[in-house]
Amino acid sequence: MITLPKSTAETGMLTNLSAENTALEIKNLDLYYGDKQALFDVSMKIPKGKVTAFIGPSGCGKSTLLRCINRMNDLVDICKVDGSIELQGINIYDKSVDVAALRRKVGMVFQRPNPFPKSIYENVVYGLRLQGIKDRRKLDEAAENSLRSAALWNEVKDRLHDNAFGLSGGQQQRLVIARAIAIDPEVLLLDEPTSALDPISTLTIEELITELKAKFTVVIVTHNMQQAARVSDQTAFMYMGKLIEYDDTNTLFTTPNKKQTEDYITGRYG
Ligand SMILES: Nc1ncnc2c1ncn2[C@@H]1O[C@H](COP(=O)(O)OP(=O)(O)OP(=O)(O)O)[C@@H](O)[C@H]1O
Repeated sequence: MITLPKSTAETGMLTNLSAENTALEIKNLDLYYGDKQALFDVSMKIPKGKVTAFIGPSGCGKSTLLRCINRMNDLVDICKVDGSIELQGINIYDKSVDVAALRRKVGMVFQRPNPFPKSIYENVVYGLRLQGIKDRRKLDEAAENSLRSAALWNEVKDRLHDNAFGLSGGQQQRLVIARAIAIDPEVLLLDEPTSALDPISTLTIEELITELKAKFTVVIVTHNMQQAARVSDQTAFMYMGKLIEYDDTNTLFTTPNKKQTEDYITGRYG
């Protein structure tokens, strides 16, 4: 368990995080969709083994920033990125970086569960099969471990070979999380992972997120401030493409440094 130095909480931007405790360092990131700038000079350090939440009003750039972390924005032709994001000391935007390898280290789960039209088992071992793993015992072990870590094993262990589409929305989302963690990433990006789910499934996923940080660094985008307060250790508040404030979740929600943050968390806008 990492204990953040007290001074980091006082700066309001967590700048004092040591290299050893930093999973990702975003430096002076600007992003443009064509002529329109969507991120402005974002710099932040994301701690290892913690849950970091991005919050802010619709269109402020939360998902855009999240998608930069595994270069999903590369898929948008008009998108251009300046600045850097370091993962394990390497700038993921460096020309030499293999994007497929990066995405194995930085897994992503989207708003709507997107299982493949395959069995539950084949969904979970999909990434391992892509890596060429054929040993049945290894695949079985990985499937069980990942489904256990995603809090789904008990519900599906007797129907692993049924089609994944037969699962409920909440179960499908946990299956997608199992698929993402089966290949043992460093970082797990969650883009509004519960916004399509009912309250009970949401609670199950929130409990799961809290457990996942024992093994992974988790970054979550959420519209829901209560959810950020419940699941995250650090929260970043964004507004109009800028990182306004980034601090321990408790501090940000109880004694924010900036008026804009205070106005947002007290519901004055957004
Ligand atoms: N593919 C794209 N092409 C052009 N503009 C885009 C694209 N994706 C996002 N944008 C614009 O970038 C800005 C930030 O969008 P983004 O989706 O990152 O915000 P957000 O904070 O995640 O919003 P929401 O909470 O509504 O999902 C918005 O003005 C949006 O219209």
